Amino acid sequence: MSGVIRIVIIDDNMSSLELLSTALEREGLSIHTANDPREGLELIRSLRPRMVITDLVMPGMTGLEVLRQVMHIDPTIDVLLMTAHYTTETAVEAIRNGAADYLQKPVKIADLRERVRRLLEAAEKRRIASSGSDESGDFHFEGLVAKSEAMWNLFAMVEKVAPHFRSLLIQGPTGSGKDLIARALHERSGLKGKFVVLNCSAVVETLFESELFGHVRGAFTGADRDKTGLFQLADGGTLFLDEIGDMPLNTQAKLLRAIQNQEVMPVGSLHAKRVNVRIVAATHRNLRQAVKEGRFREDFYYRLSMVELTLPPLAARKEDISLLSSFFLRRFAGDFGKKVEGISQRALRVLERYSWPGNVRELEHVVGRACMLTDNVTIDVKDLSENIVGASSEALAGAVDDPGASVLDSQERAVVERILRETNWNQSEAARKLGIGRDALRYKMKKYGLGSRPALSR
Ligand SMILES: Nc1ncnc2c1ncn2[C@@H]1O[C@H](COP(=O)(O)OP(=O)(O)OP(=O)(O)O)[C@@H](O)[C@H]1O
Repeated sequence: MSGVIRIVIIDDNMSSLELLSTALEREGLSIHTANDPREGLELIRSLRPRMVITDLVMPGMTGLEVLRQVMHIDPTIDVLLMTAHYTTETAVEAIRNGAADYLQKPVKIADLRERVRRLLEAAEKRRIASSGSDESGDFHFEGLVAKSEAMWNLFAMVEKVAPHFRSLLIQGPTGSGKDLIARALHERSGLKGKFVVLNCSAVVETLFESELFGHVRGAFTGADRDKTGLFQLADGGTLFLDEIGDMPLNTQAKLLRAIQNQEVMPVGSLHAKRVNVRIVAATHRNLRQAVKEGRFREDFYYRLSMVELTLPPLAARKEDISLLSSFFLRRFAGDFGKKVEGISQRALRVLERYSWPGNVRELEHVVGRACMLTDNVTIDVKDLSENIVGASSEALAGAVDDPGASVLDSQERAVVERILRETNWNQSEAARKLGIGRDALRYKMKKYGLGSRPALSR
């Protein structure tokens, strides 16, 4: 990390201030303290620290007000709140309002050090990603690789919410990495229990309840022994419900009750069992639309979407393509025992022009196939399938027709327009799906002349 990193700690309790600043003292960090929130804000304005750690309940101003003001001064500053009155709901709410973390008092020093270390590391990666520089670095996060600012913003959110949330929804197009993000949330949560997966699109409607909650022997024809449900298997851990949009409405109602009460009733049993399970749900569908059409329960949707993470389509983060291609190439070269070391610039340009409807999974397959077929050390255009090369040159031809636009611009315009259409021109939702801020979206809309929703043609 470059330069000295400044941290401001605000707490009206002097001994707590001393304890925290001593705990965090290390080379490369410069710790500043204030026992009054107003004084703390002055320090923040003049020092522009990387991180602020503040107590929640203080005379004169609450930690939430400090957070609000810091977000106004500089939203890139990480703010950690500390409170003796911790609940997961207030933690999630604070994080949604911009907090980087919400720590329970008395703060465990080892945990604090670890959280601070991780947040500083994530901030550094975001800085490199947003500068768009070629600075080499470690672009891995729990099995995912990415260089784009949108993905590093997402990883930062995973880092922040992982220790706190109870239920969470991941949205994103097929093959964009939802499964990996769900696993990352579990890994970063520090939970000791298992990560258990249920793919809702693969379950027969009548067996849903028995899969989730288990059953007792004799509960129905064919139930010849007791069966433990996935909910119980995930006790103390995470239950990942993939393709949640495919879950039948009556199962949704039962699941919602189980989540709220943290207890399950196996099919055929009269005895409820206590469980402590976090839910991560994922979908590539527009659940809000499904709610409007009566295909998804509204109360269940609101419960799940208390925290919502959205994976941007690969075509909206072209800067990840070269990194992902090298990552997959190394893996496949190892698997196939072949000496393939890189991808030519020409082939990379082809990959960057393509629209990737199947997202990262499709890129993974394309690189795998090329690696299997090539006889050279470097993958070139001839090793890519014809449909990729063809579609990519059509995109190029389209861009050449419009000499004002570069190839990447025309691709980006298409993606932004598609997402705006999918979200019914709701800018907040479109910005979230694209993984960019609303100002950045407005800038792109202006740049590409996507001023407003086109009039409906008759
Ligand atoms: N950022 C990434 N870095 C490395 N590999 C990735 C990344 N994103 C996705 N992948 C790989 O791409 C493939 C698809 O990812 P994943 O299964 O997580 O997508 P998904 O969004 O859950 O897909 P679906 O909607 O079909 O369930 C996997 O093989 C995964 O390992």
